[in-house]
Parts: sequence; C-alpha cells; structure tokens
Amino acid sequence: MALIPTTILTGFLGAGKTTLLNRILREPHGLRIAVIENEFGQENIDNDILVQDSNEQIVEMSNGCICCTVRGDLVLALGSLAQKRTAGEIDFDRVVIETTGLANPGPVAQTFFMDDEVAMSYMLDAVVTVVDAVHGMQQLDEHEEAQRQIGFADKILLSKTDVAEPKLTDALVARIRRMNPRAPISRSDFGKVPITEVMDLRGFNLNDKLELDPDFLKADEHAHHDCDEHCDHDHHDHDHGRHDHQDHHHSHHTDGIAAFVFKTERAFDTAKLEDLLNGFLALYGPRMLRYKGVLWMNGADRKVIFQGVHQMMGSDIGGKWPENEPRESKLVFIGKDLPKSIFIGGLEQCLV
Ligand SMILES: Nc1nc2c(ncn2[C@@H]2O[C@H](COP(=O)(O)OP(=O)(O)OP(=O)(O)O)[C@@H](O)[C@H]2O)c(=O)[nH]1
Repeated sequence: MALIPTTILTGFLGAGKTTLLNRILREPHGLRIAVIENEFGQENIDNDILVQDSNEQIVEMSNGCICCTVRGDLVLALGSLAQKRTAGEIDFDRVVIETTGLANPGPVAQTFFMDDEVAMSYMLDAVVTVVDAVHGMQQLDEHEEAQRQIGFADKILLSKTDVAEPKLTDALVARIRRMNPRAPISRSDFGKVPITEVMDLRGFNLNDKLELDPDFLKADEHAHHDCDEHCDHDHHDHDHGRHDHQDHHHSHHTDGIAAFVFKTERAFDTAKLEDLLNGFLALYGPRMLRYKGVLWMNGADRKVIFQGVHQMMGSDIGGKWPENEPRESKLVFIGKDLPKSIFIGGLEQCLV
C-alpha cells in the first residue's frame, strides 16, 4: 500500500494554523484528510472551533506538547489511524498534524524516520509553517520556538498581511528568507491559499534537515531538541469543579510562559466581561501570547467563541448549546508572567 502523505502544520501561538486547516477542510477538493490536533493545555477549545460537519477524522491530543510529552501518543494515534484504515473502518488519504504553537517541529518530523511502524505507513510530505505578519517579528525576537519553526519549514505561509503594516511584512519576509532560504513563502490571509501550496509538496528533504541538525536521526532525543527546556509542561489534573484552574507551566522555560484555564458552570454577564477583557488587553496585552474560550453568555442560546493574540481580540457566534447538556464556559490564557490570580478573580466577578 502506498505511504500516506502527512503534513506537519506548525507556527507560533495564534499564527493562523486552525484557520488554515478549517479552510482546507471546507474546500471541495475531494481529498480525505485525517487531522491530528495537538493543543497546549488540557482543554481542547480548537475542537469547538474546527468544522464539525465534515467527514474528516479528527484525533485530539491535548494532554501536552506533541514535540515531547505526547510524542508516544502521536505514534499511537498514527498507528491507530493506519490500522483502522487498513481494516476499512475509516477512509482517508492524507494526514495533517497541527502542532501546538510552542512545539519544535523537529522531533515531530523525526517520528517519521525513527519509528518503524510510522515509517511503514506514512511519509512526511512537508513541514508547513504559518507565520503571523503582525506579531511574527516580535515572536522571532523573543521565542526560540518561533525560530525553530521557521528553520524547519519546507513551506512558509504568511497570515494576517491584511492587517499588518506592509513595511513590517516586507521586513519580516526578508528576515525569514535569511533564516531559511530554502522554503518558499506565500501569503495566506485567513488561510486563503490553494491546497496545492499546502499538500503534496514533497518538500521534506532529509539531507537538508541533517544539514540543519546533524543529530536529527539520533535515537537520543535529548541530544538535539532540548526537550526539557522547551516542552516540559507540568500537568495538574483537577476534578473539573465549579472553578477549575489548571496550570501548564513550561517549568524549565526561562521565559516564563505558562497557561491557565478558567472553567465555570455559571453564565457570564456580557457587559462586565467585555469591560474586563478590554482592561486585561490594555494592561497585559503585550504579555498575552494567546487566549481563547468557549463562553456561555447570560441569555444566549448559542456558544460564543472568543480568541486573540496580544491586543488583537475577536469573537464569533458558535453552535447552539445542546438542550440536555449542562452549559459551561472555559477559557485558556497562555502568556508570559501573567498574574493568574488577578485574571481568575476578575473573571469570577463577571459571572451572573
Ligand atoms: N486578520 C487576520 N486574522 C487572522 C488571520 N488568520 C487567522 N486570524 C485570526 O487569528 C486568530 C488565531 O487564529 P488561529 O487559526 O486560531 O491560530 P492558531 O495558530 O491555530 O492558534 P493556536 O493553535 O492557538 O496557537 C483568530 O482570531 C483568527 O481569526 C488572517 O490572515 N488575518
């Protein structure tokens, strides 16, 4: 049986990976795509954001960062998809793995060469990196993960050029070219890019990667991807009580990035919450790397999906709350040295 082409879709927090994936899944291209979705933090909010009415297989991996803690899970997920496909239980001819915004794509790519079972069924088509034209420069200045994602890319898609300063976009493109002269760059606002620029690129060239990282095929993963430093999230499993706050620290991260979750079974007061979030943005926006949530607003029979990156915040109306399921809200904040207790206390004040 032919090997299944697989795309690793990466890019820093909030770059536009899910937006691109959603657009691809909606397009009538006739390809059957299985998606492996890895989200930072225990609450998989992207599941609410990703299209639900498609036939695609969506496997969630939200219990850690794919490049390290859940790499074994990735092997299992790929193995199980291949098995089901062989048994005729599911049908797909492509796989897309969406990594977390903090993932190093190196070890994810390595899986396709180091794991015999995976290598028997899959071939790595390309690492596609989405770069945010508004925040990309700052992300490259401040986060090694963003640099690695560029370095490892076989194809780069520039998002948010619709709102970025053209001069800044040009400077960013020049910087990316210097960092990775091999990878072609395309603009892809809101994921609007032909599928031929994302899939079947046959772009992954092992020789190039070995040049980039001579230890790429070495079994000792710690020898080359600084796992502890970059992806060691502490996960504290709590019972999901009324207000359940989880911490996901990069415990060895020197840059203080951490995530926390706020969950509640009470509705939010719309005006209070809007004021609070605007206040947070004004005060902490530069440190708010990524935030998103599925919200129960008082009096609303549909979910509200809110999300943002730094000061760019937006919201959408989501699906209807199911009649016989309890309503709840969950919000995830990923940031640099954010005052968690102020966030949690403020959010509690906005509940009706
Ligand atoms: N203006 C503009 N906004 C965009 C574009 N692409 C994505 N966004 C917005 O940017 C935010 C983040 O987009 P996502 O697609 O969720 O980003 P992501 O990379 O999947 O985020 P994480 O997986 O959480 O790291 C959302 O509010 C999108 O609507 C774009 O090209 N232009």
